[in-house]
Amino acid sequence: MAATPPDSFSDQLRERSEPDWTAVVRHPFTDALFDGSIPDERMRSYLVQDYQFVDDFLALLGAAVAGADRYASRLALAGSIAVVTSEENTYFQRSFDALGVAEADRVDPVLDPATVAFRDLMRETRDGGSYAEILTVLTVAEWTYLDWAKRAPSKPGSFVHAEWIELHANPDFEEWVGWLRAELDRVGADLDEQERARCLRLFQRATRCEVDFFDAHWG
Ligand SMILES: Cc1ncc(CN)c(N)n1
Repeated sequence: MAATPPDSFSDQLRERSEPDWTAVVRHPFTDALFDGSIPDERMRSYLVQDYQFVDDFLALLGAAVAGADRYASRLALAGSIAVVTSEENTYFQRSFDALGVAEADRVDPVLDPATVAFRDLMRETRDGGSYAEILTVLTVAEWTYLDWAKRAPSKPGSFVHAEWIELHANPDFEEWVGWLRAELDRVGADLDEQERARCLRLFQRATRCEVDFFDAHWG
C-alpha cells in the first residue's frame, strides 16, 4: 500500500466524517456477513441494490479517467475498471444465480431510497465535479469497504458471503485504496480553502450514504 503521511488530507477528511465512518466500518450488517448469518433474502436485496450502485460507480471511474491530470493516474484508474468489469461482475452473476435473482432484478430493479441517494451523489459528482471531488467519492466508497472487510475474523462458509469479503480484503484492493488516498492527497495539496471544503462536504455526504446503504438492508 502506498505510504500516506500522518494527518494527510485523506486522514483529515476521514476524521471529520465521524461518527458515520465508524458506523459503516463496524456496521452490524458486516458482522453478520462475517459469521454468514445474513438470511438469503437480505443478501439478495443488498446485492441487487449494490449492482445498481456499481453501475454508477463504474461511470464515476470513467469520469475519473477522463478528468485525471496525468497518464499514470489514468492507468491506475483503468486497472480498477478492469477488476469491476471482470472478477466483481462475475461474482455478482454467480451470486445472483445462487440466490435465484430474476433477470428483471439484475437489470432494472426498483431502487431503494438509499440507492437513489447514492446514485444522485455519484451522478452529480460525475457530471459536475472536479477530479479532486470525483476522487473524494471514490475514496470513501473503497476505503470504507476495505476497512470493514479487513475486520473479518475468518471466512464464512457460503461463497456469496466469503467472496464479497475477499473482493474487498486482499493485497491488490489494499494497494488500490492506498493509491486513491495518495492521489487525493496529491491533488488536494493544490486546492484552495473553498475546494477543500467542498471535498469535505462530499466526503461526509458519501460516508452518510454508506451508512444508509447498509441500514437499508438491516433491522
Ligand atoms: C454501497 C457500496 N459502497 C462501496 C462499494 C465498494 N466498491 C460497494 N460495492 N457498494
